[in-house]
Parts: sequence; structure tokens; C-alpha cells
Amino acid sequence: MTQARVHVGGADPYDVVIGTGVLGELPAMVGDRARAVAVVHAEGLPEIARPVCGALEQAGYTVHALPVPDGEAAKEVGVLAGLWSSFARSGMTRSDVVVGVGGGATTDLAGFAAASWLRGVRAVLVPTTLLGMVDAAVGGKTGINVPEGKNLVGAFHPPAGVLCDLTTLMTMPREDYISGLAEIIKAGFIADPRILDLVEDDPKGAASPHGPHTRELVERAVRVKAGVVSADLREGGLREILNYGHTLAHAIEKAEDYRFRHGHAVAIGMVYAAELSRLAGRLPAEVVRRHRDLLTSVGLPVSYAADWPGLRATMTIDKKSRGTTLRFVVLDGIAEPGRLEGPDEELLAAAYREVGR
Ligand SMILES: NC(=O)c1ccc[n+]([C@@H]2O[C@H](COP(=O)([O-])OP(=O)(O)OC[C@H]3O[C@@H](n4cnc5c(N)ncnc54)[C@H](O)[C@@H]3O)[C@@H](O)[C@H]2O)c1
Ligand SMILES: O=C(O)C(=O)C[C@@H](O)[C@H](O)[C@H](O)COP(=O)(O)O
Ligand SMILES: [Zn+2]
Repeated sequence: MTQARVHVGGADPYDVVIGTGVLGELPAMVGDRARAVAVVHAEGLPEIARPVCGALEQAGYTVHALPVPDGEAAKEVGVLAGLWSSFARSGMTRSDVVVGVGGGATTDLAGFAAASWLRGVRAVLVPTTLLGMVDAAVGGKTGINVPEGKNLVGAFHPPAGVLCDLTTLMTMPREDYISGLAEIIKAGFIADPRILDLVEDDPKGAASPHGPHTRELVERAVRVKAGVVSADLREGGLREILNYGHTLAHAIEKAEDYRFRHGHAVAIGMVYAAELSRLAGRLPAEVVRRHRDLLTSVGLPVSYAADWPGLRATMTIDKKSRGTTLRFVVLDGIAEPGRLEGPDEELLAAAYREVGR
């Protein structure tokens, strides 16, 4: 099967390679200055990590396989500290490389370990989930959670390359796959309406890695993300659009002690942001309905019940906030993202009433 190559521009450009049999590209992405490579992988994925390590060993690198807890449990300071110790024991120098293999949680951790080790070593990411491929591994946002909130500690550290092997999607649990679909649909609402049409025409196909448009959906979402982060790596302005739905989503994830899937929280968060847009007089009701219909059709949640004051308090520390001013990404239409700055408390609560069960 042919491979697609999406270029990410900016000060540290790199490619995202999408297809099957992409591991052959790994040594070139790691580069010839490295001696040692730390392969940080989700511990539940030995079958996927093994060929990655094998390809690197065959290319002559000394490989240190470093398993980390599966999923969100990886994004903890204790796990990160464990990686620093392992890097030290393995003698990882500035010319050596970290390869992250796993879902978005694993690549967020691996990327931040690379960003912080010796003040920054090269990272190559091999995402193995839909969400990892279309969002987390691309764009250089790395980080971990703290008890006070999601992704509150991290760094912008673009990878040297991203390898998306679509065959790894075949073993994904259905709910995790659908979670990734939320970020694809997000890319549709903020920038690429063709994504929305593809999902609407065949929601069953979209919710399966065997669907007829899997590759196109992945590629389209990667292109949206690549275009945005090429222009604004450090989230000076434009990049905020990728955060559509995330202000409430991150509060939900914290309220659920990070046991709620990210994409599921983003789905609810997008409906909330769409309701905010409507109540602010900026978005027709039919577009809000389109959010609910589309997300529901693939099995994503669109409502949530928890105490509003707690969620509202957590949202204060969202990274888009400036001082005491809350800032939201909203929509003025499909593919027309805008900002809502300092909305009044009644508007915030009214939008939540539309989402709350
Ligand atoms: N850095 C970014 O720009 C960015 C963007 C979006 C999301 N994120 C982060 O990504 C994380 C969510 O990522 P995710 O949805 O990939 O979840 P995840 O990393 O938690 O993975 C979900 C589960 O799937 C398992 N898994 C991974 N690949 C598999 C495969 N091929 N077959 C079977 N099981 C597999 C994992 O081990 C884990 O148990 C969140 O922490 C979120 O904050 C980061
Ligand atoms: O890449 C971005 O920028 C995003 O906002 C993408 C989001 O999907 C992602 O979940 C990101 O990690 C959220 O960033 P944060 O800065 O709000 O933690
Ligand atoms: Zn996200």
C-alpha cells in the first residue's frame, strides 16, 4: 500500500508518514548521530513494541526498551521520574533519541521525557491509536497531568518524525477507537467539513478501522493539525482552534480522576462550546444539532451530569485563560472558529444546562 507523507513546517520541520509497513522509515528519523535509543512504550503493547525495537537493533542502535503503564496512568510525575533514572542508567546523551510507542498518553509522556532530558533530546513518535495518529503525536505538545489538572506540566517539543502504521489500529478496543474519532470530528468542525460529510455518510464505517474511509479520515485530520501547528507551534493564537471543546473536556477528565476517555470528554465539550456559541448568538441551532447527531451516530456521548460549580472552578486554570478571564474556542459557523472572551457566568451555566443530564 502506498504511504502518505504530511509535512509539518516551522522552525523544526518533520514528516508524518501514514500507511502500512512504515517502520522502514524509523532509522532515518532517528538519525545517524544516535548510539542509544530509549523505546518508551505502553506496557500492554509488547507485540507492537517488539518490531520497533527489532528495526532499531537491526539498524545498529543500542536499544533500551522502557515499558510504562498503559493509558493515562503514564502521564504522572512518578512515571516521568522513573524514565529520567532509566535514561541516566542507560547513559543517554544529547545525541541519543527517545522513541515513543503507544497511544496519546504514552507519546505525551515520551515526548516530555525527551523534552526534559538534558534540556532536550530528539524524539520520534510511533502512535498506535487513532487519537495518537490524528492528534497527540503531531504538533509537539508534550506533558503530564497533576492532581490539580490535565496537562498542566509540559513543553512544546516537536518530534523529529511521526510514523503512523494503520495496521496497529486493528487491535484497538472499540471505545478507544471511537474516542479518537472525536478529535477527527473536531478537525471537521474547525477546518475540514469534508470530514463531517464522510462520517455522516457512513457512521458505522467511520467507527471502525476497517471502514472504507479510515485512511482518508486520518490523513485529513493530520493535514488540519499539520497546517495549524506549522503556522503557530507555541499557541500564540491560531493553534487555540485545536482546543475546541477542550475547556470543559479537561474539567470532566479531572472530575473523573482521568478515567474518562479524552475523546469522549471532548465530544461533550464540543457540544458545550457549540451551545455557548448559539447562546451568544453566533451559531445557528442547526449546527449545534449537527454536533449532537454526528457524535451520537458514532457512539460518542453528548451529555454529562456532574456538579457545575466544580467543573466551572477547574475551567479557571485552562491554558487559554488570561488572568481571571476565561477564553473559549467557539464557532461562528462550520470551519469558522472564533473566540469567546470572558463570557458572563449566566451564559456559562446556561450552556451547561443544555449539556447536563
Ligand atoms: N499532545 C497532544 O497534542 C494531544 C492531543 C490529543 C490528545 N492528547 C492526549 O492523548 C491522550 C489520549 O490518547 P489515546 O486516546 O491514544 O489514549 P491512551 O494513550 O490512553 O490509549 C488508550 C488505551 O489503548 C491502548 N492501546 C494503544 N494502542 C493500542 C493498539 N494498537 N491496540 C490495542 N490497544 C492499544 C493503550 O495501551 C491504552 O490502554 C490523553 O492523555 C490526551 O490528553 C494529546
Ligand atoms: O494540539 C493542540 O494544540 C491541541 O489543543 C490538541 C488537543 O486535542 C489536545 O488534547 C491537547 O493536548 C490539549 O492541549 P492543552 O494545551 O489544552 O493541554
Ligand atoms: Zn484533545
